[in-house]
Amino acid sequence: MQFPVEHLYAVVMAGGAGGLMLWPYSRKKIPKQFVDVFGSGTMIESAITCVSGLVLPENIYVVTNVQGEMMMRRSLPWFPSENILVEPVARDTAPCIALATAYISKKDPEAVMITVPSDLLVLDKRLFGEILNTGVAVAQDRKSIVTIGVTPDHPEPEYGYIQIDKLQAAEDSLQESTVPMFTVRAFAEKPDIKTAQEFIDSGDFYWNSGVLIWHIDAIRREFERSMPDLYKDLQSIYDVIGTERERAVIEDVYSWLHPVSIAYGVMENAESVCMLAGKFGWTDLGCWDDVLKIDGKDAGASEEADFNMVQVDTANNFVKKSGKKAVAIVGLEDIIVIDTEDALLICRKGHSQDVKKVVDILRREGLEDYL
Ligand SMILES: Nc1nc2c(ncn2[C@@H]2O[C@H](COP(=O)(O)OP(=O)(O)O[C@H]3O[C@H](CO)[C@@H](O)[C@H](O)[C@@H]3O)[C@@H](O)[C@H]2O)c(=O)[nH]1
Repeated sequence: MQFPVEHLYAVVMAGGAGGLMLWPYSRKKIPKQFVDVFGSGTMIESAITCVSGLVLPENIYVVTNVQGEMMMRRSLPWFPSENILVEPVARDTAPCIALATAYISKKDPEAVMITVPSDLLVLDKRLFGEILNTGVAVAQDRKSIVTIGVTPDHPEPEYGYIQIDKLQAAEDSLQESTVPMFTVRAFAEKPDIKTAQEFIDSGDFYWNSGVLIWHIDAIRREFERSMPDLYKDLQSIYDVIGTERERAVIEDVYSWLHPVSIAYGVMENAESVCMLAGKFGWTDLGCWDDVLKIDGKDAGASEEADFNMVQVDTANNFVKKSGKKAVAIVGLEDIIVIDTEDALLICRKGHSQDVKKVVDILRREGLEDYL
């Protein structure tokens, strides 16, 4: 039976300060989710698009901060302002999901909620939609938490890992769906690189895409069990939604909350978690090397001029530039060049994760204008 669409909700988590590895595009004033890397829209727009085929526009929420709210209103004026939930300060993803849970459970006690990160980029939207639909059915029928796993292709210490229970895979697979489903045995958030390699070698770990699907009862149950203090705060907010005390209570609660991610706070202890898998072309665009995997228009192998960019005796370079400045590259290979009006990044391919060190140095040296 098709899940009734009026009870389906999506929450885009868009209040994180991460993403500085996409410097100089991402800045303190332009967090990653508001960066337009491909010239076809911001990441948050792409995350909203990933769910908008399934979820009614009035049921899509964005949780962000004051700066994010302003950027949403400016860059996505069509997005309903009452669906932007504003956090006074960032306290990581557990409080973000708790806040959304308070609002959505007040509006609809039968809701099933899909939470997605704002830096979600999916290449095969049709397959992703099929996986979400399956996840919604599972979350509704079994009242369990559904995660979406991605087959890892390298040991990535910046991701969470999901260990599946191979023995249960066959009996748990949904008969009516072609999407493979597994029972989750364990979660491991951001292991070191050696452990990540061991996970991959074992063959029963997937990357956590950061997408979660859960029935509102399941989220509340898990918060109450694993984060009882946050559950009480969620309840305090729930009680005042729609009253004149709403903003004051949220400010108050956030003043004492500690930052905790949903992975550490809930998922590592959660009961009854399933994982759906599929090759839907997932990336979180963590660094420029991720971008070039998708937008990898390698520039000129020998000599060429493209508008105001000239390459001589080059191969395999990735160049992104804005503005009118002419850029010339001579005799270089495997280089990433990111040119903006006030900052220029030149980096060897495969090293772009170290851009975070650049950002740290700029911060340490007080070069705030470039952050
Ligand atoms: N509203 C709000 N959103 C937040 C906050 N903190 C983070 N977010 C948003 O939540 C999403 C994920 O947060 P990150 O902090 O970027 O997490 P991560 O390090 O990328 O790790 C997560 O994603 C990986 C895949 O990209 C996962 O592999 C990993 O397990 C985890 O879920 C992003 O869209 C970010 O903007 C917050 O305090 N408030």
